[in-house]
Amino acid sequence: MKIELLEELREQNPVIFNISNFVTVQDVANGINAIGASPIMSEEVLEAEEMVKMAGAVCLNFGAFTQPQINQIRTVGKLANEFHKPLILDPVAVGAVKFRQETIFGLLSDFHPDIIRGNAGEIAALAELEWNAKGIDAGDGTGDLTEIAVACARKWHCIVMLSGTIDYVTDGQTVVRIENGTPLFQLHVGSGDMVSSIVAAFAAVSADNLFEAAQTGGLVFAATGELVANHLLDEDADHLRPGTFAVELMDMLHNVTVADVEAVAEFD
Ligand SMILES: Nc1ncnc2c1ncn2[C@@H]1O[C@H](COP(=O)(O)OP(=O)(O)OP(=O)(O)O)[C@@H](O)[C@H]1O
Ligand SMILES: Cc1ncsc1CCO
Ligand SMILES: [Mg+2]
Repeated sequence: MKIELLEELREQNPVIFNISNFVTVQDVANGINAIGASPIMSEEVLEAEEMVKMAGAVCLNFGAFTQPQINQIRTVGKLANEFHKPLILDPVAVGAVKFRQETIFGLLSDFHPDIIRGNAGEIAALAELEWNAKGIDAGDGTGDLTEIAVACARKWHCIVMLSGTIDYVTDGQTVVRIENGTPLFQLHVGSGDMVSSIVAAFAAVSADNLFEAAQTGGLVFAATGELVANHLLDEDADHLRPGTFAVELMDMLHNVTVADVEAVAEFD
């Protein structure tokens, strides 16, 4: 794990091109900005090539796409591959909605993601393993999460980050488990979208080692949330404050240091 990538990211300030969703677009843009990269969003296929060329990495989020947008998403994915820009995929609710499943499986034959980041329900669906996904949430199942993450990575020949209480990051061979985080993340819709785009920001400054980028991005985000939660629970242990958490998460993404992350990091 190379936590110093955080300093590299802030020094380079890479442009991260996102196809985002209308629910969480502002959190995603501000999260990327706060940590030290530079977000740009677009829904227009005619500017796709310019966007991809200027970007250090591309993040495709499937939170709320429409039929006309599929062509743009396909074009962006293919361009990212063509120009060798790290491509991160967030397959929101792919396990819960048939239309998404059909669309995303179709798109995966047109371009190749370098990193897929999703919750258990989403990663199990892409691995074609049994799981009861629930809307945008992970849902429940009895499968082994390590095996599900590894199966997905092997099926799509990419790095997978299966997020949740523990994040499982794998290249299909090695599995790194990140134990940081806080249940408060689940009270803020868009935590998943944010971590996917922040992993993209780390990928932009670690293009030669995307496995490391996914691990570090996952750890920095989870540890930052944990630091905020510790501070909020110190103030008032009896009340969870998701609104305050979201605001302070943004502040902490901007101010967190390598040493802060190292002090709480728990992974193996
Ligand atoms: N119970 C938990 N304890 C600790 N950390 C958690 C917990 N649940 C989620 N996280 C963290 O929250 C972040 C988002 O992961 P999550 O699995 O909730 O994504 P998601 O389901 O796609 O979210 P969203 O609904 O926002 O799209 C990750 O950094 C993950 O480590
Ligand atoms: C709530 C919701 N619906 C579609 S996308 C989204 C945000 C989580 O990705
Ligand atoms: Mg999600």
